Amino acid sequence: MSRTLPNIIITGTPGTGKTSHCELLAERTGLKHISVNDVVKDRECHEGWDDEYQSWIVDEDKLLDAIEEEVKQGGCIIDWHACDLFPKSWIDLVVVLRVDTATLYDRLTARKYPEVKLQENIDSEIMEVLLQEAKESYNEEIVVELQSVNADEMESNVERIEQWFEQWKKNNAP
Ligand SMILES: Nc1ncnc2c1ncn2[C@@H]1O[C@H](COP(=O)(O)OP(=O)(O)OP(=O)(O)O)[C@@H](O)[C@H]1O
Repeated sequence: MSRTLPNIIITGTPGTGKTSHCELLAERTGLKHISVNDVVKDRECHEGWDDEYQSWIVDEDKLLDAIEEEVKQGGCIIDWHACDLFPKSWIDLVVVLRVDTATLYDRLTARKYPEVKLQENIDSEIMEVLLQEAKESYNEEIVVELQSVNADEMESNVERIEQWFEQWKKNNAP
């Protein structure tokens, strides 16, 4: 693989802090934040709108086609609540953000999530669905689970990823 910059996935149940982490990390490293939500919407990688869930029904093939060229060049942070669709060869680090149930409940309630979506996401966090998906889809040594309950944790998570990024660049210098 000839990337000179790595690709990172930041994943986790909705509300765990993916976007907040990605924005801070992008600002500090210059890596490009790819918000899959925005790609799905702006480049119409979907099969319509799901009223019950209040979200787009994602067309994964279209989504992969839309980001492939950019991601293959390296230097991207992918922000999405799923990770198993991205080819293993694209990805160098998978960060799975985690929060406790009470915190997640408060964050999703503040966003006025529909009841069915709220409950499903809380169940998903309790069952560690995203963590399992990440471990099953990538080599376990590139999967990192990080807590994201407060600002201090976010700060130390971002610092840790920055350190990993610097080391990756040294290890992969031409
Ligand atoms: N570590 C943290 N400490 C305090 N607040 C946080 C933290 N992470 C996220 N939040 C807050 O939680 C809310 C959800 O965060 P964010 O939008 O980053 O989550 P997300 O995982 O990207 O959600 P979605 O998948 O729905 O886009 C925001 O109000 C954000 O400010």
